Amino acid sequence: MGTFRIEGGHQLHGEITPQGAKNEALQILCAVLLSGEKITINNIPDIIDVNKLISLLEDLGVKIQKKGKGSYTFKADDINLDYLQSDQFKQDGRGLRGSIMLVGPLLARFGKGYIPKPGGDKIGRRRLDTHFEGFIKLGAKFRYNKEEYFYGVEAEKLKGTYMLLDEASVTGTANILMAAVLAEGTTTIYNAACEPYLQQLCKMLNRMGAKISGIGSNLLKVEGVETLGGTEHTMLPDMIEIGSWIGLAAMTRSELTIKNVSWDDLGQIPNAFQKLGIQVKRKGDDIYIPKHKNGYEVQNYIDGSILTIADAPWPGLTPDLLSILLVVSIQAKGEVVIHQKMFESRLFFVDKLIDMGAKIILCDPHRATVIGHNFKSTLKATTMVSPDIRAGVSLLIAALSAKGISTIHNIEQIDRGYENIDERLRAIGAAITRV
Ligand SMILES: CC(=O)N[C@H]1[C@@H](OP(=O)(O)OP(=O)(O)OC[C@H]2O[C@@H](n3ccc(=O)[nH]c3=O)[C@H](O)[C@@H]2O)O[C@H](CO)[C@@H](O)[C@@H]1O
Ligand SMILES: C=C(OP(=O)(O)O)C(=O)O
Repeated sequence: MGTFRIEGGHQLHGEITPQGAKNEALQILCAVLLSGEKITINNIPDIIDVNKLISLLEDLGVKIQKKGKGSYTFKADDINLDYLQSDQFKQDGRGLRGSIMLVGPLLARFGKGYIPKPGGDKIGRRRLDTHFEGFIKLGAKFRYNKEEYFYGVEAEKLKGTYMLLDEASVTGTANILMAAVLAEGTTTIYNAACEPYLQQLCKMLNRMGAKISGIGSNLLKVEGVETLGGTEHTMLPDMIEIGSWIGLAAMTRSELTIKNVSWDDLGQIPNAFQKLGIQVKRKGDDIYIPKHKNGYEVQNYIDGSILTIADAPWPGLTPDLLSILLVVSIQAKGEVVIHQKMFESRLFFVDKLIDMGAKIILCDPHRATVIGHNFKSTLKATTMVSPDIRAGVSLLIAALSAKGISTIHNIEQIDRGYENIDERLRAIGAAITRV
């Protein structure tokens, strides 16, 4: 179990460039299985989850060549389907959430897709019904081995159909879409997730020869094609990292420029921080956060009622930033309710923040009320364990703003989504070491 040692209280300054997007990379990498031709992918983040998926692809027989930092070519022209039944796959496949998206492409191209119950953050129930209901609608037979938690779908030929997803699942939509592109006839997916990463996947698939329309909406139409070809694709910057750096700058009262953020793909993110009174300024395609010398003040609603920050499927606010928005609220002037609607176990980390001196009431597993300190009181350093990726970074931000030396254990949780975070934070003046 790795540990960070953090000396809080230093102001940060300078520029930070976001890595390629983790959750986009997980979709895009699975899509390489849809073609036997060469696919080049750029801006792949060097993080645990993505590297695990790349090694799963390699074990499946995909030929992979590294071209440079974050750039690889993939060629899936000789896939070893026996690997899917191996004990090694049953072990390695559960190492991350994104591996679930291997199923759709495998089913579409080879007629069978298997996966052990995937891993990822333990942040509440993470069911897979939407994925498998979609495959069944396309004509696949579904099996589930309860003892081994092993899922399987098989079909000789998938057939396009209309489907209304029971929820706008992100990985579910990507998975079903990747199956539908090679199905016979037209598939309509309503209540599809439509976030920028999915839009990126759609655009990549169209470049490979797929016929997807409705991109960016929750109604996708897919005309099936026989085969797909090669392409080149570049990942967007990671919007959750961008949000993390906005929170970090505000909480440590630092002046920071976040480079090349792809503003137009950030949706509600700048607005959510602005509602807390944080100045998020657009400079070309960068975000500039000035030093908040006089703090930041929560904006109430027009009727004067207390601000609620809640998640919702895109174009709503991503649930992955609520932990960070909660931490930043600790030093705001005013009160705010953080409502995590999607996941039921993502707010329990607030007990650590309370230990550090934050004024937070956990109302129930989904809602926390934060009463801001307005920098009149500084958090105290402590020892903590990172429970999930975003809570981990939120605790890291709290530690960087606190007085004294904190330690965070189980930092593998942070490393699975943030590339080389300690070195990048040291470059902007943070006192953080990996021990
Ligand atoms: C690898 C990856 O891409 N992971 C992301 C993906 O996970 P993932 O695709 O696994 O998450 P889903 O979108 O399937 O669902 C997330 C959770 O929200 C619930 N739900 C979902 C949709 C909805 O309309 N209403 C609702 O309540 C689901 O029951 C589930 O509990 O999307 C999540 C939601 O943005 C993000 O937190 C994860 O970081
Ligand atoms: C929940 C997350 O990731 P995963 O779906 O991979 O667990 C996340 O990125 O915040």
